[in-house]
Amino acid sequence: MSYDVKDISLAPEGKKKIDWVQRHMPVLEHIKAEYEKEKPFKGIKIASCLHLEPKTINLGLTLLAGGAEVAMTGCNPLSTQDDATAAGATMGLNMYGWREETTEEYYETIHKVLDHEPDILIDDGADMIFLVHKERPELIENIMGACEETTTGIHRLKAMAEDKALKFPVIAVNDAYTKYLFDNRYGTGQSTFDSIMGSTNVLIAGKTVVVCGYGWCGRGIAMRANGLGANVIVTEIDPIRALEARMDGYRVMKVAEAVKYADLLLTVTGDIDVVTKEHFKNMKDGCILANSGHFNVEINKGDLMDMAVKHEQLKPDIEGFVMEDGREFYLLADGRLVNLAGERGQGHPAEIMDMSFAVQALSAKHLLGAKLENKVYKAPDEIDDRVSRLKLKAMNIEIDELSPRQSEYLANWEEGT
Ligand SMILES: NC(=O)c1ccc[n+]([C@@H]2O[C@H](COP(=O)([O-])OP(=O)(O)OC[C@H]3O[C@@H](n4cnc5c(N)ncnc54)[C@H](O)[C@@H]3O)[C@@H](O)[C@H]2O)c1
Ligand SMILES: N[C@@H](CCSC[C@H]1O[C@@H](n2cnc3c(=O)[nH]cnc32)[C@H](O)[C@@H]1O)C(=O)O
Repeated sequence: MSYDVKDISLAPEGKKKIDWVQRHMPVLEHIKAEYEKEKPFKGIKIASCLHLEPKTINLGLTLLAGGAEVAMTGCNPLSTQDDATAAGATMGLNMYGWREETTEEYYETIHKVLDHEPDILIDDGADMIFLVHKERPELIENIMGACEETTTGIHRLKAMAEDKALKFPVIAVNDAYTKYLFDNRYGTGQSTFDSIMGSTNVLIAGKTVVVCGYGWCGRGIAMRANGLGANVIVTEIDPIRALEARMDGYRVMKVAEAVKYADLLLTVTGDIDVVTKEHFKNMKDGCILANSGHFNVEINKGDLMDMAVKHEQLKPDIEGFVMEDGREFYLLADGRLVNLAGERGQGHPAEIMDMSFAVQALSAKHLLGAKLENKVYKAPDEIDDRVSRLKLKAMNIEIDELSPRQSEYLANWEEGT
């Protein structure tokens, strides 16, 4: 086994965290037990580039139980939990990465997992897939395909496929219902506030929370902000989503107007320059800024730096920017996704990643036999069906089945009033 982690002596602490999340990941545990018997990945090498924390290590252990050689690295320089990687390295996983990597180190560790010459890639944000295409094209011939975890990664890969630049098939794990309806919505909703409240220790009730982007993540964040007693304002560029936000009960306006009221402003668009100089000019004094979208480009930190007469590191992940007129804004976690890169960011709850990673484990197996073109495919419906049924079973929830009469009725176009 090969590893390059911060401190291998942290393994016992990491092992306890892994044991804990395993108790809350029944679907993945079920698949792990099945893979243990079937060994579908015997002789297969899998490289992953995912947030390295206990739940992700549990995905690695599931693939390992299935007979794979597994090499793992992180998909964000700030989200790795060093005790979890140490534990993973002692449990049979090739492990590379540590918290607070430089950009150079981040790409070096991706190269290290690629040195294992993988057959299957599991990526989050598509950095590893791009690196293979740009710098390690000799590996492409051996690669059966990849699974991509997140919305922005899929947008980028679809653009690549359209340009005929994608050289192996990709399964869009994010687009499975059992992923985005739960992970992006309830996962991001909870973990974003978990991290912000943990590091700032401020009250949410009574505050005005501005949510930029009313996609699946934005909906989850707005819902939780509302539940915590905040006044929620949504900003959008899509008229349908803006209408939905309005009818869900929130105020909707341009971001240039919303910043005047924001006590806490959260971006979840996957876009660039959502909040920039023109917005900081009118922003409410004391506004806390955080991002839960893909990259640290949604809130333009460069503009904040340019405008600030004073920049102070107030806490490990809270930076203060004092404007000429005395107003001060606070940026969390360097504008990187706060639910994972924040000082207190633990990522999504285990019960949520249980489903996302079950889809990953089943999609990786799907790549084994499937004859696919170099395109982006939605995860097969059977995977969604299986994961949702296993989850309901684990939650002791039973649902009804269609009777033959009902099936016939629903399929019949002739029967009317
Ligand atoms: N933090 C996490 O753990 C986590 C989890 C899942 C997804 N993500 C990431 O979060 C981002 C959002 O994911 P999603 O699944 O909600 O995507 P989505 O496509 O469902 O939603 C994004 C929304 O942002 C809107 N938007 C785009 N540009 C905008 C702008 N300039 N101003 C206002 N609104 C704008 C779009 O119209 C869309 O409604 C992606 O980058 C995704 O990769 C993060
Ligand atoms: N490389 C990008 C990745 C985007 S992260 C967004 C993805 O993180 C995933 N995620 C959220 N919480 C966790 C977690 O606790 N463990 C592993 N992955 C997580 C989630 O499925 C989502 O699609 C970046 O760092 O900006």
